[in-house]
Amino acid sequence: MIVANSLTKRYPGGFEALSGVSFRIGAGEMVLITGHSGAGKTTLVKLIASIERPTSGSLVVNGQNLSALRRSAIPYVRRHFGMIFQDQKLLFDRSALDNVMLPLQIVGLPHREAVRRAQAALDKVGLLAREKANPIALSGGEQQRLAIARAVVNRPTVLLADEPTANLDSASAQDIRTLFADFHRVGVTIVVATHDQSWIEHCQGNALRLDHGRVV
Ligand SMILES: Nc1ncnc2c1ncn2[C@@H]1O[C@H](COP(=O)(O)OP(=O)(O)OP(=O)(O)O)[C@@H](O)[C@H]1O
Repeated sequence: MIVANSLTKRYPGGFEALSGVSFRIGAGEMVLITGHSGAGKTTLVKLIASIERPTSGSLVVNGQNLSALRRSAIPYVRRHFGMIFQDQKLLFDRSALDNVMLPLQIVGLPHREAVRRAQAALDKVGLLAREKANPIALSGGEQQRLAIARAVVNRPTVLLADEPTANLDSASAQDIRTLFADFHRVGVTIVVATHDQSWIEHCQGNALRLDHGRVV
C-alpha cells in the first residue's frame, strides 16, 4: 500500500515539481502516472523509490513513512522495490546473467541459488537463451527486458518504472506491457510513469494524472 498525503517536492533553486499531492494505491494495484512533460511524473516515482525526499507531506509505503526515514534505513526499504528507470544502468562489462545476479549478490544469496533465480528471471522475460550475451549486443527492447529481469529477481512487493516503453517499437512496447500485466496478475503493486497512449487507453481507469505538479 502506498499512501501520499499533501506531498510537496521543491528542488534546490526553488522549483516546485509536486504540490500537495495526495493519493492511495492499494496493495496489488497497478497505477499509471500520466501527464505532460514536466508534470512531475519522474519526481513522484523518485520519491516513492526514496531516490528523492519530499520537502513536506507524508509518503507511506508498506506501512513505513519514507519522509521520516533515517538515511541509513533507505537501502533496506529499497530492497522491497524493483526499479526500472530510463537510464537502466546495465553493466556493459558483464553478461546478461551477471547483471541479473547482482541484486542477489548484494543481499548475500549463495551463488548457486543466485544463478538459479537469475536464470528463472531471464526465462520470464524471454532472454534465457541470451544469458551469456553482453547487454551491448541486445536490442533496445531486450535491454529493457533485461532491466525488468534484474528489477524483479529479488521478488519485490512494489515495482516502479519510469517510461519503460519509451524509445521502443510497438511490438517491443507490447512485450513490456504484457510483462507488467503478468506481474500485476501475481499480486505485485505496480507504479509506472508513462506517456504511452495505448497503455493509458487500456489501463481501465487506474491512472493518476499530474498537471504542473498537481493531481487532476
Ligand atoms: N533535480 C532537479 N532540479 C531542479 N528541477 C528539477 C529537477 N528534476 C526535475 N526538475 C523539474 O521538475 C519538473 C518535473 O520534472 P519531472 O522529471 O518529474 O517531470 P516528468 O513529468 O517526469 O517529465 P517527462 O515526461 O518530460 O519526463 C520539471 O519542470 C523539471 O525541470
